[in-house]
Amino acid sequence: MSDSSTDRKNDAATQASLLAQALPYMQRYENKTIVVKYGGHAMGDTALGKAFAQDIALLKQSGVNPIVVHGGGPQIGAMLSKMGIESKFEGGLRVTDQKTVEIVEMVLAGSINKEIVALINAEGEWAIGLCGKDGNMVYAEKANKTFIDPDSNIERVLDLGFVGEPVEVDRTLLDLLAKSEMIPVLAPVAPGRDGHTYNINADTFAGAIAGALNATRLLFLTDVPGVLDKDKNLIDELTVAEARALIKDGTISGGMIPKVETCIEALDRGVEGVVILNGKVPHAVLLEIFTEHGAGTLLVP
Ligand SMILES: Nc1ncnc2c1ncn2[C@@H]1O[C@H](COP(=O)(O)OP(=O)(O)O)[C@@H](O)[C@H]1O
Ligand SMILES: CC(=O)N[C@@H](CCC(=O)OP(=O)(O)O)C(=O)O
Repeated sequence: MSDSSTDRKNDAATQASLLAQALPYMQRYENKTIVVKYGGHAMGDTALGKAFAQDIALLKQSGVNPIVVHGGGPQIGAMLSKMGIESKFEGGLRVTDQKTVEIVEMVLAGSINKEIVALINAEGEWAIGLCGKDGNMVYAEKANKTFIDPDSNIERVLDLGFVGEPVEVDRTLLDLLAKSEMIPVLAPVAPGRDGHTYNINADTFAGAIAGALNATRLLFLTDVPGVLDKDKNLIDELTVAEARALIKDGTISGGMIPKVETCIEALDRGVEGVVILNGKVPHAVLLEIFTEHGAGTLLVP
């Protein structure tokens, strides 16, 4: 037998073994809800986008109920800068005035949402793009974040404008979709009972959806391998107490703060597995859900 024919046989054996390995995971997650948060930093590469859409399609075909919640922070930033508006963040959240919230809604619920829907549909599925406004799915209230003023050591309230926190999640529409062929793709924009539109951090939105649906897994796809320590090494497993300490000492900063805070809340609400992983690895979702080769940082109580 030639070397190349032996190689092909070995490759096929490896692939068959991987497929066989997936079976118990497929059985474990049948009819279970898996919320996948697709971060703006993980988007943008055509091949990676296609691999992501294939993973979501395969989950649905395997009897899982996947729900995609997407971000788009860098894409909002690019649009704001085109319009001459500077992006400002406090504690990982975008300070959002009236003009900004209009652009946020346009970019998130408009272009990005439909791009992801189109990618999944190109894989032969039935994705449907929605935001918190659809079907009374999510209502928000103005976020009420506080910080310790380093000068006076007094706790102060941060006014982030039209940044919202999800306070009501109605699962009626998502339950209907779970029983159908449809895959929901959700943009983190929601109305308030006060009639305003609110910009919600996509991690926070994903956590609220996962909590309301009693999701089995919540995955955060970002642009780093997971939570990194001070020396930039990956932390495989992080307890809630350790995570809080890393936020306090500044090791976890910026956009990683709402991610980790959402993980902590999701664990509190009973979501079983909460993982932050690198969305720049092709098929990161399939590897995490259907194989032993899960990577990233697992948050544990
Ligand atoms: N300790 C940390 N470990 C990993 N990433 C961190 C840490 N602290 C801050 N970050 C930053 O958080 C970013 C991920 O959050 P974010 O920019 O909001 O991404 P996404 O768009 O995927 O939600 C990383 O790219 C990194 O710059
Ligand atoms: C309040 C707030 O910060 N909202 C975010 C919403 C998008 C988001 O969260 O996108 P990523 O997941 O790509 O970071 C923003 O305006 O950037």
